[in-house]
Amino acid sequence: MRAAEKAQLRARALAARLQSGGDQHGITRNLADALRPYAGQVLSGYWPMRGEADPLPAMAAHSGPLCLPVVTGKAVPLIFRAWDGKTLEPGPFGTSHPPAPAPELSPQVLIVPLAAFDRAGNRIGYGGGYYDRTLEVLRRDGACVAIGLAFASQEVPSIPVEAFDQRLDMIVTDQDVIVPAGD
Ligand SMILES: Nc1nc2c(c(=O)[nH]1)N(C=O)[C@@H](CNc1ccc(C(=O)N[C@@H](CCC(=O)O)C(=O)O)cc1)CN2
Ligand SMILES: Nc1ncnc2c1ncn2[C@@H]1O[C@H](COP(=O)(O)OP(=O)(O)OP(=O)(O)O)[C@@H](O)[C@H]1O
Repeated sequence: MRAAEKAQLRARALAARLQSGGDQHGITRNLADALRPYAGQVLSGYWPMRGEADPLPAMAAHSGPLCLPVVTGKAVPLIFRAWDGKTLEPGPFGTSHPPAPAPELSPQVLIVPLAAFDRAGNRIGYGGGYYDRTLEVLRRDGACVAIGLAFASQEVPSIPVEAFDQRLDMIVTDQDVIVPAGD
């Protein structure tokens, strides 16, 4: 069963990430390079937790509006609030997000946190399906670019794909920028 296989991959990848991490300078350098062509566009990032690769320095170097994801409930797409680079309040599952007065934005470029990924652009997150639901809606409404961010150590040979899975357009690691071959 794919969900069980994914759960096992997720648990292993999260444990490995906490244990070994990676080269944060490489993350910042490669992510800043990957974002350069998108100067001026609305960029969503994330507030890192649990040993995730840290997108904040590269976000700070982006010349354009920034936003962060907000979890507003179970099994619903994320919303995104404009972020001034400072103001945060605690959200569910250990997340942090901009408080309500910040306007809602629709990101054109998303930095997507990963538990594990493969070279074809398939990903596993924490299992809430939040980014799958969110990318489905954003892609239905128009073009957006999903950039997965992870340490190279989070790569696995192959992730089982389910019907609702949304693929990444690019994966940035501390070692590499990976552009999956289209199909
Ligand atoms: N830094 C960061 N922010 C993010 C995400 C992320 O992966 N990383 N998200 C990416 O989607 C969204 C938050 N989604 C999350 C969904 C579940 C869990 C989580 O801890 N789940 C529990 C199980 C919870 C349950 O089912 O009761 C767990 O993994 O132990 C965390 C974040 C939005 N913000
Ligand atoms: N577009 C969707 N519509 C309805 N349900 C969905 C959709 N996308 C994902 N789901 C549900 O979300 C659950 C989690 O999916 P999955 O294991 O792929 O999560 P994940 O990709 O690790 O999580 P995340 O996207 O939050 O990082 C699945 O049980 C699936 O049924």
